[in-house]
Amino acid sequence: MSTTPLPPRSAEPATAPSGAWPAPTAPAPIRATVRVPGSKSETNRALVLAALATGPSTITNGLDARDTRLMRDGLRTLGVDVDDSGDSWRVTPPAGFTGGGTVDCGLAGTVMRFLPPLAVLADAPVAFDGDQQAYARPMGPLLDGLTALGARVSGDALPFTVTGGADLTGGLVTIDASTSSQYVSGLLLIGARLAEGLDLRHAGGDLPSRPHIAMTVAMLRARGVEVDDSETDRWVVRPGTIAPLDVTVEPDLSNAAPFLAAAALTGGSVSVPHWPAESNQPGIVLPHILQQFGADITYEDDGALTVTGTDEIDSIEIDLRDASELTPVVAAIAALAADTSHIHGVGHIRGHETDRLAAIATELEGLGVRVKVTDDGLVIHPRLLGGGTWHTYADHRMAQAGALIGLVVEDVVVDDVACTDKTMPEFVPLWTAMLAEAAGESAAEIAADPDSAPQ
Ligand SMILES: O=C(O)C1=C[C@@H](OP(=O)(O)O)[C@@H](O)[C@H](O)C1
Ligand SMILES: C=C(OP(=O)(O)O)C(=O)O
Repeated sequence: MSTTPLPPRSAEPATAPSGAWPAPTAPAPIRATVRVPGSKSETNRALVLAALATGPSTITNGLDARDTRLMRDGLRTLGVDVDDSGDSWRVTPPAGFTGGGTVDCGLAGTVMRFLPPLAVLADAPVAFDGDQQAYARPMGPLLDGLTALGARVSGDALPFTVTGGADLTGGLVTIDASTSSQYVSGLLLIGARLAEGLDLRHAGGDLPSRPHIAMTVAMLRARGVEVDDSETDRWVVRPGTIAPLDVTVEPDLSNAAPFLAAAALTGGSVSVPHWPAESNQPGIVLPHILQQFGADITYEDDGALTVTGTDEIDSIEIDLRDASELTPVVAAIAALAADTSHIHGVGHIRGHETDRLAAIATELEGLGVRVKVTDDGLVIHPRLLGGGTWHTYADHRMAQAGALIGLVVEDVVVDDVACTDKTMPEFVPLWTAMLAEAAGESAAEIAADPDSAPQ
């Protein structure tokens, strides 16, 4: 196996082609090693925590993508110095956050849920706006939480303005976080900076994406913050300082999903180097999920994970509440399985980048699959699939799902693959290089041949 390298960080960022993209079919079983860029979730937490710390921090292997660019720019609006000109980024916190500006959240959940809490600490009102599509994403419980802390908030969804104040003491805040774990993470990030700390409780339906909350807690603790999460749905953060910390971000395991799934679907073999032995990223369960679909899993001595496809794609019954961002890719594999699959626990992804349950059902049905949307998930009945346009709804993971189906179904056209820029601008170059390896060409040959490049 050869290695598909990432473009060097100092080069112009990779960009996906704009417009309709005919998803390439696999010329042979995929065999490749794919290095995936840094985790979105870890990068944006590392940036926010560095901004809240008592001194400068360095972030290595930070993800350079739209969501993290918006976070860096949002922090700059609040007066944080972010030097991202080199391979590692240097973040220097200001003496106090400066208000008066507008933060563009794009479509990034981590920006729209993590930066309003920081705005509470600013010296003047901060406005928040984003993509029009982001106006539909739920914000109410987070903004209620900020109001409970004593902030003034105009509006209950984007766009809105947050006005903090010197008299924010913190203490008990109860919210219903059943529509997003990010409200909890956002409030916890500032807990130590409140005079009385924070006693945050969740009261409502089941909480999604708990590993992402565990990630927040672990990253706070690594910076010396005391967090007690021993009681279910309650987090107590003691007041104190947040220490600066130099960190190296893990590879984004959720963005590894379509590449590993490519091995499972084509009977090939894909390795991802530096697969962590343990992680708070929900993608750590991918090997287990792909195994349920029938793939073989090997943890290599050098730290890589290898997924090898077998003769069969089995149907699965799975609760993805803890790893809901994997749903589009899991649904794409399920559409190609031998029998009916059931996905549960993901009702809240109606509020992700788009209504993902509706988007997945509509697009799979457009290719011939029968799909039932349930209260909390999907029932997927595979059929013989045909080609057609795969709409992404500006959702990077919908684009990944379309590319995956296009590997084994002729004439699938992804309407806007450029939306992969949200968390992985390298998606198309890496995908193309992976296919080039399968065809026995080197990635360099593919890049040098304009006829082979994606349209
Ligand atoms: O905190 C985070 O980094 C994230 C939390 C999850 O959000 P939800 O709890 O809204 O699903 C996840 O789906 C999203 O991709 C990233
Ligand atoms: C739900 C996702 O993103 P966001 O951080 O915008 O919520 C995702 O990346 O799948």
